[in-house]
Amino acid sequence: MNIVTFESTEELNEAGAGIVISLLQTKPDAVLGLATGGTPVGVYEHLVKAYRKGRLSFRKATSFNLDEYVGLPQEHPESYYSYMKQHLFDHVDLPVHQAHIPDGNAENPEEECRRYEAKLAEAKQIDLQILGLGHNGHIGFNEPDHTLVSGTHVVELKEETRKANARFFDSMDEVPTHAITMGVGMILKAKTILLIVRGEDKADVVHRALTGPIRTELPASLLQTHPNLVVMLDQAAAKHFQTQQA
Ligand SMILES: O=P(O)(O)OC[C@H]1O[C@](O)(CO)[C@@H](O)[C@@H]1O
Repeated sequence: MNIVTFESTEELNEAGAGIVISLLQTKPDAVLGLATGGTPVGVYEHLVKAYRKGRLSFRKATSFNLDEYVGLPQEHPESYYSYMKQHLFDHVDLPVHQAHIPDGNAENPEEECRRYEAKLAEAKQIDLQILGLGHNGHIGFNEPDHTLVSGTHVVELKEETRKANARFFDSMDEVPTHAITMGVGMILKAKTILLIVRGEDKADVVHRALTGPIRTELPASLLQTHPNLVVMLDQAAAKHFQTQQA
């Protein structure tokens, strides 16, 4: 595990984007695992800037998003479909049919999970999985539980996750109760995982996840088993670590 701390969010975002840029420069047809939420927004901003400068192309790449809310219309500004268009897809040359997001409005969500899983199986392995971290230790929407699911599945969101994400909605009632998420199996199968964590409010959970016991009640702790995990923290999130400074 390689943990790096950054003095500023700007440097962290630039370094995060740098990993994607290097990958696409050396492997233009790479498979990217993409995350949403507040954490990776700045990384996507840097990627768009780099794309505009001609430093990278997504033309041959494929992407898979980690998750999507169930029942939130695609055109809702807080759907992860809208998020990805707003922050990345509308600004780069990734062909639409090469960008995959679970369909949270599928008539049969269970069937949609199987369809998504089949698409992931076709791609075989994600080259670089970008991950944020939930306050309760979730990765994707794999919530703390007695057991975790390996494949893509429908999950009931924990109250604390809905509360945390309510900041993006007008009211708590609008926050969906369920989501479709990639399972921990595919996440852990990625060649490289880039975990990005910012803010003092996540200092404790990221420290427990990466140094404490591996428990399904703290899904991010499973990342300790990954052979190629890069962790990027800002100083606030790194509070409990003694880390290598970027
Ligand atoms: O980056 P945020 O907004 O704190 O969210 C944490 C994580 O929870 C999710 O919203 C759920 O997948 C992720 O997108 C994100 O990585």
